[in-house]
Amino acid sequence: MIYDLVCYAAEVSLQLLSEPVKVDDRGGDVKRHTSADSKAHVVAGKQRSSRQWDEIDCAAESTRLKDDWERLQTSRQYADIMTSRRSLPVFKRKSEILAGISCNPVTIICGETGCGKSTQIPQYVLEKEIEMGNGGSCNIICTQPRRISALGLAARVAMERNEVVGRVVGYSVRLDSCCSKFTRLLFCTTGILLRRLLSDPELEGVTHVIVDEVHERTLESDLLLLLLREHIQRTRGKIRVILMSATAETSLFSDYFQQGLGLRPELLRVQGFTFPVRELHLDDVLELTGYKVTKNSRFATNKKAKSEVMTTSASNSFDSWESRVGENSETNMEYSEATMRSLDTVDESVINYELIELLLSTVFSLEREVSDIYGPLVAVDDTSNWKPEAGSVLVFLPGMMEISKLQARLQNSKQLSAYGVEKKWVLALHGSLSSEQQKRVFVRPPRGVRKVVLATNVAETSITIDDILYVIDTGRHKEMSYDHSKGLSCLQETWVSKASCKQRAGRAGRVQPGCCLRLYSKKQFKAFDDHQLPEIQRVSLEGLCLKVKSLLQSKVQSTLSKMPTPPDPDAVIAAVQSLKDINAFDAENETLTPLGRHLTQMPVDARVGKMLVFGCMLKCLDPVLTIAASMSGRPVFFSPQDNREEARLAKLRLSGTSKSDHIALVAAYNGWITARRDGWEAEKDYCASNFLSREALASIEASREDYLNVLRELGFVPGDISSLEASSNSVRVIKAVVCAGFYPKIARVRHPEKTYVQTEGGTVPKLAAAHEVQYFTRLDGRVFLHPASVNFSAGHFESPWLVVTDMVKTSKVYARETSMVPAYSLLIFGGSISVRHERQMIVVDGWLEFEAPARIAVLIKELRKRVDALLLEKTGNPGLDISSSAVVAALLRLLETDGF
Ligand SMILES: Nc1ncnc2c1ncn2[C@@H]1O[C@H](COP(=O)(O)OP(=O)(O)OP(=O)(O)O)[C@@H](O)[C@H]1O
Repeated sequence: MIYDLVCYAAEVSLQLLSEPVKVDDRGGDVKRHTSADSKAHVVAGKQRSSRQWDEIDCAAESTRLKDDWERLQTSRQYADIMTSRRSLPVFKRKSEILAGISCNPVTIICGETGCGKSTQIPQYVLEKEIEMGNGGSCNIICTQPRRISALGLAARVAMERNEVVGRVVGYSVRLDSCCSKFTRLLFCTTGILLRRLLSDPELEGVTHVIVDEVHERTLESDLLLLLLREHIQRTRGKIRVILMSATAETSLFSDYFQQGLGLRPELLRVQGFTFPVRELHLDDVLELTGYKVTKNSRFATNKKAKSEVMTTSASNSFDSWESRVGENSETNMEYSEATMRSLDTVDESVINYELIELLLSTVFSLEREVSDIYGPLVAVDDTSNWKPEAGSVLVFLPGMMEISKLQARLQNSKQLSAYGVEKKWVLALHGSLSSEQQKRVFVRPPRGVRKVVLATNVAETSITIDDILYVIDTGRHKEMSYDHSKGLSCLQETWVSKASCKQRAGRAGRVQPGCCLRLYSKKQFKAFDDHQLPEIQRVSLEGLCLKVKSLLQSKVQSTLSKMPTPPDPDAVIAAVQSLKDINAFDAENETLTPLGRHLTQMPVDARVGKMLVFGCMLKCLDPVLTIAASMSGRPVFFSPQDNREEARLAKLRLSGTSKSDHIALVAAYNGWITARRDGWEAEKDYCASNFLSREALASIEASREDYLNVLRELGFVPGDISSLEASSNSVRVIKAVVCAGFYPKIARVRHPEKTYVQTEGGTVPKLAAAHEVQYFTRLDGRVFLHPASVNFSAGHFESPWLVVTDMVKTSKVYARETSMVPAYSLLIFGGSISVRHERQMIVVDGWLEFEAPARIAVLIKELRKRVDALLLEKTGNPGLDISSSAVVAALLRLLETDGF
């Protein structure tokens, strides 16, 4: 059979070779991240390049800055600001801090939330330089892990200095900067400084680098530490480095610099300060709102039944609630029976939008009930004379999709209107918004308008939105993590750490007392990790290598070995090889390929990212999004002990004749979307009869949205997604795309020797039993199909190749998610091809063997060259419209008619 197929390939390839490849070149309209833009922002980060340096007269500038500063300090409008600056804990340590910085190349300042680290320490350094007459020549860079912090801090510090942003104080973030040749203190993202270090390793003109939130241990901040340590070694401490951390765990940083430089950094600790923030948990929230979760609710851990959400008006009364709930109650004794039952039943990990809506309504109405602007939830400090005009709310949600969903719900909320909230601003805050859009959250609403900010964890640290009175914390976030059992890294929604909870609550107590309403119980909170793991220990090594390469372009192994917590060198070698295998690194010189460059921008495993790119190219994006999204979530199919066989048959039914777990999943998801249109009952019945987890399907829906947004941002997806759906119903093409992403994760099927049975009609081959079929992979040798795979019970495979996307090792190696793939998937998307003339055989990567004459190998090689060139072209210019490409047309035809 393969011979016939290859002959067909010959025909197609010959056709291709005779017709030059036509690629429609209309799609040059990639709107975002143009190279001109990126260049602009890198230059912005380098606001004091030598050329610009010449443009100012340093001595005259120093004098001017000193005069301005002296004038400001005696001005009336500065008096209030000075009083509030002096009230911050860090002020008491000002002289010690400045002395430490001037005497040591590296200073570590460990200060708790709200002590004034981010706004004050950079200013102290600036003011001291100005007072010493060095204002014109100083150049302070303060890095922030997130854009919004850099924007907010620049605005606040400029305001405290009674200046506009962009003169002495500026910022520079991705695609946006506001600074000038007069800028002496620049707030920028860590990524911006890393990029500057690439083009200007000496950091010409820079006098101080302040690395804020260093405890977050992002890969970028760890890399920055490495480069700064090397800079200090090389220049013998030409610049002063100040590390600022919100946790007391500083020995790692201290040791790291001591090992590299032979001197111990100066360490200073500062107490924190926030106004009192009352912390309530789900226990209290249920009691306060009267919200009940019954066994049949969609928010119950028991997924079988229907939603029934009830509220009781009586429980909305503050008196009835307050009398039962102790402020810091540790036991459940004070809660009503209904609340206790709900706590027993609720699945706390599911985002409950109706509870959030009800909670907001309740909070706002409680304020009115007691006619106190703080409302009863906020611990009023009698000595405080600060009165907010209107308390705004900050809601922490895991991602963009959850934000959009809640935003739509609140904007059209009849409940909020019924509770008297007619006018409201419901603002989104996440990393994909432009700086302009992000900045809107700082604006105070007019009187009578309530502001609700819906944010991801970008709002967790370093920012002060000064009218926030309430924080509602879902306790969920999305983070890249490595799933050891699947060998994949993925963006996963998980619980945050206790440290994050503290930071989130702290956003309410910055300028006034506040209240944090947590949508997780006290019991759940106790189970949280203390801190999030450093990024270097959370993501796969492949992801790490890609990122290091994209940031520094240096040899990955040598860079990683010098990091604060270096990974195992052998594992790094394997990761680099694997990136070469999937064509993300160039095989010869380990540089990033265009595909690799895109993969660094995707919050997914490299293989999943590659699969998504091919999904766009081969026009089956919708199902591929579903498959990709499922890889980061909990299992969709469940198999209860009592109904195991029924569940197996249901999954088999969904897979049709595809012999593919991936196709079964796509069918399950599409069926769920359809069933949902007929209401909750239909949705519930569909999930129950197919043994599907509704939560897992909902999380796929959310992740699909995230991935689609990323692909849009990278330019792979045009405004109208329908142009990428022509092959979305082609099972073979979808499976080929999975193979393109996951090659070389392939298992070879070995059927048993053919035997024959005598029937009335003559002798016929006997069908093999499933247990007689064997499977082999290149790395693990013999592997076994997991009973959860639809292929577990298959006795015969038309194509003897399975792509495996989930492999688990227990006593044996089990392939859990598999798809039988067309031979052409391997010939086109597999590794290097060689020809065994004597045996008329094509061999891929030295082990996948296909019977075919040598000339076919030549043609396949040619076709692959075209595909590779097209991939290169497409990844180099994702907006390129390849819909009329002859290569894609030939490829699709070949894959669709693979002969089974
Ligand atoms: N935009 C602002 N409006 C009003 N007050 C502000 C603003 N920014 C900062 N402050 C005040 O300054 C205090 C210190 O803020 P700063 O950002 O310097 O703290 P921090 O020590 O860096 O804390 P964190 O690590 O939590 O960000 C805040 O708690 C708040 O009282």
